Amino acid sequence: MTSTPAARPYTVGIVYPEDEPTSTVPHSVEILIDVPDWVNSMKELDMELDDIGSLITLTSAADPTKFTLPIRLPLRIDSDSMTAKFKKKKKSIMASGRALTVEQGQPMELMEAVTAAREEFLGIRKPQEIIVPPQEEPPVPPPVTSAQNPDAKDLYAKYKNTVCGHSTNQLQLVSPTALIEIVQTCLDLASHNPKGHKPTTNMASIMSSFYSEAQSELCRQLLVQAVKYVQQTNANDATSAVLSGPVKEKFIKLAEFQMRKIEVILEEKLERQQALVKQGEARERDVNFNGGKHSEKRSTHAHAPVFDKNDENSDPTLPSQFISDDLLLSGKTNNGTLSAVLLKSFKGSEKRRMKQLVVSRAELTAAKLKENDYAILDSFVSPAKVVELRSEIDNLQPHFTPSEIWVGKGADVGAQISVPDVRGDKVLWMCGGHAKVDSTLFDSAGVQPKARGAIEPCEMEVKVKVGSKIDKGGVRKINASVMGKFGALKSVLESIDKFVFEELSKKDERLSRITSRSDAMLAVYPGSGSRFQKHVDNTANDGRRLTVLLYLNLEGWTKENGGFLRVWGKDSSTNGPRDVMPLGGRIAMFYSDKVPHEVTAALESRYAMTVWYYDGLERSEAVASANHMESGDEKGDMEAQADASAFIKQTLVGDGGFDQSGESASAEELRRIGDLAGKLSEKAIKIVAGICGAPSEEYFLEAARQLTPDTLKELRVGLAKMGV
Ligand SMILES: O=C(O)CCC(=O)C(=O)O
Ligand SMILES: [Fe+2]
Repeated sequence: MTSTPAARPYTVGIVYPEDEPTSTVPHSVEILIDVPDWVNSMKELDMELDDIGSLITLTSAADPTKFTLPIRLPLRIDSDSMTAKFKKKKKSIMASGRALTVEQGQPMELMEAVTAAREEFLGIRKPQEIIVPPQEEPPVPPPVTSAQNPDAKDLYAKYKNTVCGHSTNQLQLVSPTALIEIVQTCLDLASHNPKGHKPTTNMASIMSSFYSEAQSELCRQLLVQAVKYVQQTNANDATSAVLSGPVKEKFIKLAEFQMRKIEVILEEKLERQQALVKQGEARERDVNFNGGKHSEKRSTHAHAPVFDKNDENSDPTLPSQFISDDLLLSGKTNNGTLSAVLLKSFKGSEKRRMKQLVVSRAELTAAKLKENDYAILDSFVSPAKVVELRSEIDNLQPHFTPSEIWVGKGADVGAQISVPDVRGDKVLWMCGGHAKVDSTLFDSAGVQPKARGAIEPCEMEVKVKVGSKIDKGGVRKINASVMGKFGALKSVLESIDKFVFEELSKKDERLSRITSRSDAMLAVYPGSGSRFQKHVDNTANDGRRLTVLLYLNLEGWTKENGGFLRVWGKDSSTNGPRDVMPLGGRIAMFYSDKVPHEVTAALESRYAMTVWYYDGLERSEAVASANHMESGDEKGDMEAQADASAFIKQTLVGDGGFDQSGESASAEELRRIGDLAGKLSEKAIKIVAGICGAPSEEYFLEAARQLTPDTLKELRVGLAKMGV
């Protein structure tokens, strides 16, 4: 056998999808091998290919938690030497699917190359977060005129190219200061009417959608000026041609909406400040369950709510007061369910009729939301669609995992653990199907599906488990047809997105800055009394503004099955909370940052899909602050939280094989707990001590070292009271 050459021409590199220049998610790795340069015999090539095959198997299949991604291996082989055997071998070794793409890189040894690509991949696979630099607001500049500001034209031209013509949602990503400049310049140019610079429809919507919290007064003034300017324009004058008739009306409507929006935002800011003061006081008073930005740091699937343990209404035995018929809206139409109508394209007069129908249902929904902070919309999808959705979810069943909540004293002292008594559902996140590209930036702890618009489980491990096969070459391959296409989920999500983005967000000021949505959370409460205690979804300004739930229970759900959504809307101060049955096809929606709700004990398996819609500004700020926290010292905090969670899980709530009652804890067991506590970092000790209610870190450590069966029992009883 001839010896193989020292340096083999392997080329490995990474390329990001071309159509998404901002994406940091690569989609495949290619390893290119210039075969004819160094392969001297068929046998040698065979051996080489086998080596590569085993390497890929090793890295991809043997340890799925490390590197589960299949690698594409296009072998660059001269067509002359491409014998049938080569072709067969090549076919058997090629695995398609998501991994990393390649560009020409420096030649390196295959092992090194794969390792480097793998490391890069693992690094990149961390939850994606966009970096929005903290925006410093300069002092309010006095309005300028084009005479004073000779750069106004340039500025307009610059922004015209970057901003105009895009959806106004993108404006959320432009700094408020820049937006103010745009509006000022546009107004200025418009009022001077220089040739070729007129406020177009796009400019009209820009003017009416911009906002800067720090400069809200200036925004309001500019809007007033803009409305005045538009009102003065005359249909006969050339400048106003673009602003005549319906465009003019639309602009005025939008601007007025925006002015109202600014008022709402200012009111909310005030409310938030007051709530923060209250929260601070409450934190002083007692140990509490708390939501925080911590889940944000680990995964953008933020879902750690605040619990109010002292609230009497959280009593699961509270008698049901069902939602009255006048609060229920219907999604049924002569042309099928609202979901179907939203997705179908109609023609001519029918198109207008259907549009009107959708608009009027959206108006009713928005009115209920405004009135009570929640709205219930029945038959959004048909019973047949529910059956279809359930069958798509069926083969994912084994991969649902117990949900976790944030437990602790406050946003800084606590840990994320599963506490079935507080929250008993199991969840599975589905990525993809986003109508808006920025959703993929804002969300997804996992990797978005390769095909645009497709839906897949977010976790690579789940994808591998439900959708992969080992092919003849020993390569694990994710196969969409094995995994299922999730077509019903995709279409239903699309219709909900349409309803929220295109209709509701235009009819309710509190939803007007909705720019993206979370991935979809599938949840099952497995019966036997599982529930989710009273909570508010977004208490940490994580950006979630609207919670939309679609219930996926088959026909025949009865009151006896329990599992009601109990909502405390605005009307609850007089009527108490309302109970909503989780009927298949029904949608329940409420403001994520306002409405306390719970799931009462479910005695049968209870299914739902939840999506959260983000307020663009609040979400950008949350993501920016999560990124900020990720760095330096804060990274240590995350590790400490993970260690603290692990310690509590292992020793106190029973994942570590310890006797849970504490009654019969052996000396050996007590010593092990003491040892484990002793190994915790200072930060982790602080967290655990906080959760256990120890007066100080030293006290906790000392107590842990001198644990007796009685003190251990006491500790566990204490934690049990907190629901742990
Ligand atoms: O399933 C429901 O009705 C509500 C679930 C819930 O509150 C949540 O997941 O935050
Ligand atoms: Fe919730």
